[in-house]
Amino acid sequence: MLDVRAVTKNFGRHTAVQDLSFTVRPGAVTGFLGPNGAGKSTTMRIAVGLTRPDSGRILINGLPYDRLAAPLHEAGVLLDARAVHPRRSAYQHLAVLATTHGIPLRRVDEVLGLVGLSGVAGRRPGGFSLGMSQRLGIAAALLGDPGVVILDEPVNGLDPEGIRWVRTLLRSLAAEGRTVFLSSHLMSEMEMTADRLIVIGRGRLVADVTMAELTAGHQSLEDAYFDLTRDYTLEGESHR
Ligand SMILES: Nc1ncnc2c1ncn2[C@@H]1O[C@H](COP(=O)(O)OP(=O)(O)OP(=O)(O)O)[C@@H](O)[C@H]1O
Repeated sequence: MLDVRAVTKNFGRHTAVQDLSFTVRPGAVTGFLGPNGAGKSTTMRIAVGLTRPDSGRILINGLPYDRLAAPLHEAGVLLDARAVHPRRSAYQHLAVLATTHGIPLRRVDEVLGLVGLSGVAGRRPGGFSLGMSQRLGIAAALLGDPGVVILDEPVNGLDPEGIRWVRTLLRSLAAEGRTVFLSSHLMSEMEMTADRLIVIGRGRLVADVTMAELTAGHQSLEDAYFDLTRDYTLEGESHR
């Protein structure tokens, strides 16, 4: 369970997230939608203690991330797939994470197999394509077999086979009773993956609904999303 409680974050005079509250529940895939700059990444960074909110808090299974006894077991996170040590191999990157968190090294081989990177485990991720980096980031997120999975644009850069693989993976993680929370700008993909949606605009909650509720009366999630967020896009902003 991921509980966002009255979170506000300002960067100087700019408000990135404003009095935002919602709950992401286990056993479902919840999509996080919003136009560029809406505050999605900032919210996810606050959830894992990388950004400090000005007020409010985000709880993972009832506790702030920095108070979790086994953080990688409770929450797995993919925020920036390119943020890896340039001189470590993919295997070493995961092995360092595993050993510093008391996770057995056989789990490194398991997740490398799961994401399809076993054959390139000895290579440095600096030479990886964006899609390969995303797979490595997903491997790192799953390393601790976490109950909560938070992924910021996980299908960005993946090929069609990779996109389908992520969809199947996320659906099965949710079916196992895990909390799955992901952002994406790919509406057709989100429509096939998510059960619930949190939509934000300019840092505020716009909708907290099921997929069926949001798409009712619309041709597609894309249509429903455009209707809902028209006033929150950067283009909409420039016409105000
Ligand atoms: N470290 C920072 N310093 C200053 N401003 C920031 C910082 N991080 C984010 N912002 C600003 O906060 C707002 C929200 O950014 P954020 O990256 O959370 O949005 P987003 O919904 O993830 O956008 P996108 O879909 O483009 O990734 C933006 O206006 C952004 O410029």
